[in-house]
Amino acid sequence: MLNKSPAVQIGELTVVRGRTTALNDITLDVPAGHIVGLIGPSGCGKTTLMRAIVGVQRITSGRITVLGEAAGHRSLRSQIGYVTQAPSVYDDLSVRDNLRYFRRVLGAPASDVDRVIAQTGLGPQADSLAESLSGGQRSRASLAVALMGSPRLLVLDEPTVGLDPVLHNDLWDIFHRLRDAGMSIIVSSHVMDEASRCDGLVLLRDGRMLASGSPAALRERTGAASIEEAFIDLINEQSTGDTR
Ligand SMILES: Nc1ncnc2c1ncn2[C@@H]1O[C@H](COP(=O)(O)OP(=O)(O)OP(=O)(O)O)[C@@H](O)[C@H]1O
Repeated sequence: MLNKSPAVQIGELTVVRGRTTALNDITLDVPAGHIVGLIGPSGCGKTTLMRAIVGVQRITSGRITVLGEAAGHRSLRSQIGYVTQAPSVYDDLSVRDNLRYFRRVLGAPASDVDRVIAQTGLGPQADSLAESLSGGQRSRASLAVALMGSPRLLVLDEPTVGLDPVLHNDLWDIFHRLRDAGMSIIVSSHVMDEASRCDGLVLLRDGRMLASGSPAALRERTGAASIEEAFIDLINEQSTGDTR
């Protein structure tokens, strides 16, 4: 683990979108084989940071290296699985037919269809139309598409939004299994209780990185009992610093 180079290295990244500085001077490493959570309120820049890592966001300045290549390099296309907040499966196709379609588009092996169905526990729904899936099953179907071709890095934009606690748990079990199999995962959330399930956290606010580190280290640094409290302490720390 110690000799592994980081999955993602970001240096002094700034992204201006319209009149907003969506990301302001972000520097961070995402260790390989970890789940790193991007945590912060709506509009803090989580999606913009994920888009920049995936290589679909024009950046204003700074550097992003993903799996040893500059973000957006064509060799990365097959190595990154990206799940956006928008639905990514066709309602009028079954789960299996969706996966057959995407595996052709992505040039993945035919055996990937069964593999990703098993990895996401979608066996019982494999022949159901996507339109009949529940919210949790739909999230797993989007994840299944992203797992086609065995990517080394998964980028998941708020994958658990709207899911009840049981489905939420199921999805996190899948993320942990994928991580244990060696995958690097970046996952965004504005729900603090997800934070404790991550190996590393990046706390964002108004496009700035407030802090990063393991959940335990962040709690320790602030002396807070929960990540939510630590986040509030860090915001207060920053505000005090700003007015000094
Ligand atoms: N297409 C766009 N044009 C201009 N500004 C944008 C655009 N998309 C996002 N922004 C702005 O960039 C900032 C960061 O947005 P971003 O979508 O990255 O936040 P987020 O943390 O992912 O929010 P959410 O949790 O609501 O998805 C916000 O102030 C937003 O208004």
